[in-house]
Amino acid sequence: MQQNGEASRRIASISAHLHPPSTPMQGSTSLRWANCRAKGGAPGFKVAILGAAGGIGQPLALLMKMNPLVSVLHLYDVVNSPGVTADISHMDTGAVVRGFLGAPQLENALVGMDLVIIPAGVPRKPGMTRDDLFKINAGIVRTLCAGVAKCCPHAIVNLISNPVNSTVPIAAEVFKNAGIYDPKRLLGVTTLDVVRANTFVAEVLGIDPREVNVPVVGGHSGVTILPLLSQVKPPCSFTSEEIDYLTSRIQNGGTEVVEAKAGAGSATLSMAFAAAKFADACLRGLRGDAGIVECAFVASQVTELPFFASKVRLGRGGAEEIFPLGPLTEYERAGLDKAKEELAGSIEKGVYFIRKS
Ligand SMILES: NC(=O)c1ccc[n+]([C@@H]2O[C@H](COP(=O)([O-])OP(=O)(O)OC[C@H]3O[C@@H](n4cnc5c(N)ncnc54)[C@H](O)[C@@H]3O)[C@@H](O)[C@H]2O)c1
Ligand SMILES: O=C(O)C[C@H](O)C(=O)O
Repeated sequence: MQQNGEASRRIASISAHLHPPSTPMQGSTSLRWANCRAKGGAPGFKVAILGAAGGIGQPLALLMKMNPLVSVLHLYDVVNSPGVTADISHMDTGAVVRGFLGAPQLENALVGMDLVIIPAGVPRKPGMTRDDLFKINAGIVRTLCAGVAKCCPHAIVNLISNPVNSTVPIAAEVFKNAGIYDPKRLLGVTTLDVVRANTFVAEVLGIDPREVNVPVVGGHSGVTILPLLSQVKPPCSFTSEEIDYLTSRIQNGGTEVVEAKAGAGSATLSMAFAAAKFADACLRGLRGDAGIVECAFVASQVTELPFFASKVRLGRGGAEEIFPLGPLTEYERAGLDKAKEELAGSIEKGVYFIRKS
C-alpha cells in the first residue's frame, strides 16, 4: 500500500510538471520531462545557443550538452529547433535542454543565461567575402543582442556570426544604447584561427597539434588574421618560405573550407569544436579558475583601434585582462599594418550600422 502511495505521489508530481505554465515548445514530451528535472537546480552554468539548428549550432549544441559545467542548455533558432532539441535532450549527460522557436520565444530563451553563444546568420558561398554577409547578418545580430540586453544583461556573449570584425562592434553599440555595455563580457570568437594555426604549424613541425599554441591576433577575416609565428609555443623557428606558407594558409583557412564545400556552406564542424573550446574556457573563467588565456576579438587598447583580437585572460567578469602583442618580427609588423587598415573600416561599418538607425 505504502509503495503504491509513493508511486502515485511521484507520478502525480511528474504529471504536474507535464503541463507547467509556460513550457517552451509544448509539443515535445522530452522537453516537459527536462523541465521537470530542471527544478532540481543542478549546479552549473546556463548557456543559450542562438542559431542552434544551423551547421555550427547543431554540433555545438551536442558539444555543450557534453560539457559538465553546463546545467541548462537553451537552443534557439527561427527554424527546426524542436527537432534538434528533442534529439539532443536524449543524451544522458547532466545538462537540461530546452528548445525555443522563433522571435516570440527569444526572450524566454535568454532569461537567466550566464553565457550566450551566437552562431546565427548566413554563411559564405564560394567567391564571397565575409563582409558580403554583413547585409543579412548585421540585422540578425542587432535583434539577438537587443534580446540579450533586455533578458540577460550580465551574460557573457560569444559572437560567432560573420563578419566578426563588424558584428562585435554592432553588438557593442546595441549594448551601449541599452545602457548595459560591459566590454569585458562581449567576445568575438576567433578560436578557429588558433585551432587552424595550431594544426598547420604542427604539420610543418611534425608534432602533435595538442602540443602547439599559436597566438593569432588582429581580427577574423583575410589579412586581419595575423598569426604570430615568432611566439609559437613550444619555441621553434621557421624558414621564410614556411612563414609565407603558414601565414597564407591560416589567413585563408575559411576560404579553403568554403571552396571544398562548393556551395554547401562554410566551416561548421571545426567551428563547433573551436566554439565549444572557447565556451568551455569562458565557463571555467566564470567558475573562477586561474590562468585561462585564449585569443578573442574584444574592445581593446592594445592598438589605436577600438577592437582587436589578442590574448585575453578569462575570469568571473569575462575578458579581465588583455595582453599586449609582445615583440613582433618585421614581417609581423608589416602584417599588423595591413590588418589594422582593413580592421578600421570593418569596425567603422559596424558602428555606423547602429548609429545611423
Ligand atoms: N567566427 C568564426 O570563426 C566563424 C566560423 C564559421 C562560421 N562562422 C559564421 O557563423 C554563421 C553561421 O554559420 P553556419 O554554417 O552555422 O550557418 P547555417 O546557415 O548552417 O546556420 C545558421 C543558423 O542561424 C539561424 N538563424 C538565421 N536567422 C536567425 C535569427 N534571426 N535568429 C536565430 N537564428 C537564426 C538559421 O535558421 C540557421 O539555423 C555564419 O555567419 C558564418 O559565416 C563564423
Ligand atoms: O570562412 C568563413 O566564411 C567562415 C569562417 O569565418 C571561417 O573562418 O571558417
